[in-house]
Amino acid sequence: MVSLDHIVEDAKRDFLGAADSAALEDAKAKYLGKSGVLTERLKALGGMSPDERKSAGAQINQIKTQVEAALQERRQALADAVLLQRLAAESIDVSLPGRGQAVGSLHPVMRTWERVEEIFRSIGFDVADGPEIETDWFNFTALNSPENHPARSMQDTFYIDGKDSNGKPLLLRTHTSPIQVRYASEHVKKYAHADVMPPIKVIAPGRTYRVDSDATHSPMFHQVEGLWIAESVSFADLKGVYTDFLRTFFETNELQVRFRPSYFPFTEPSAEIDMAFGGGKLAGRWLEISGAGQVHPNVLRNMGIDPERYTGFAFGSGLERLTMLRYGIDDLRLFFENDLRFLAQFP
Ligand SMILES: CNC(=O)COc1cccc(Nc2cc(Cl)ccn2)c1
Repeated sequence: MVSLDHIVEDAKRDFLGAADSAALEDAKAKYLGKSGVLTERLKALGGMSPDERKSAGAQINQIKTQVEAALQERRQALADAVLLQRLAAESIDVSLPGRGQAVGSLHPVMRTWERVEEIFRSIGFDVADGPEIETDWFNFTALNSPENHPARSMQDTFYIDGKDSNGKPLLLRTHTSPIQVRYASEHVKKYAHADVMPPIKVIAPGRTYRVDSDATHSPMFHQVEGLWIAESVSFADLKGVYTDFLRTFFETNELQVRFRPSYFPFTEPSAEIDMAFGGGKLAGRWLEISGAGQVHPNVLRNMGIDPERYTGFAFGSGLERLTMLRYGIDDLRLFFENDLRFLAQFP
């Protein structure tokens, strides 16, 4: 049997020598475990006389209490060490300068999109949306585009697999006019019972797709079209509304606007709209910005509208074009490359 005299200091030395809680548990077992030194002593009590057992038992328990106290002390010391180590590892120096949180911002084309919506909403236009996968009817036929119109060719239009409910081809819309045809057709149905159909005043911004890709053309781009149909909406109304829109959008009244005769299947008469910054003789270069015209009677009929009673104008403009002119951007591809050096200039 190991002499009782040194058990406490042996235990203290073993506990202090335990580098972690697992080693400490091993050291504990040596003294307090089932076959530990002190457990053996307690078992030996059984073979003693009552008087011997009383004094030996008291002595052993006194030693056991000291050993357990030493064990607990070491446990706490190890736990403190672990906590200190974690605090050191996970501590954050709050005096360090902040890294800052970069915030995102709207893409410049989306800024234009929102600005155009805001301007036209302010003069009572509704804003409509519609499917990007369109039918031949809404994208071409309803817009008075003849079956053999070059815009229908695969060179210009993305056709996709599958047919619409009439077995006609499906395609990616090449402009946002189909949104307006859908909107107008629904409007006519909604007010079929009314003596006079309320005006149709709507813009249709959205993505459009054409088979084209070079420095000035992207296969996907954005357009906004406008439509105002009522009992007497004239070409003069078009000139007034569109000139005011451009001056508001570009935030200058020193903006000259001119309407050049042109041709589109869906308008008659048709016009290309040019603008020039600067007033009067200061006018700079004429820049083509949009197309427009009085809605063709066939298109009105295709919407279910009587061209003898109602007339109206329509216009269409590219949102990239408006954006490039507004911010002086000269390369269309910058809009699609997601180069943060470019995008960060539009916070
Ligand atoms: C960039 N845009 C262009 O070159 C030409 O856009 C234009 C020109 C004239 C009219 C229209 N839209 C239109 C819509 C309906 Cl529902 C009826 C008649 N016309 C779009």
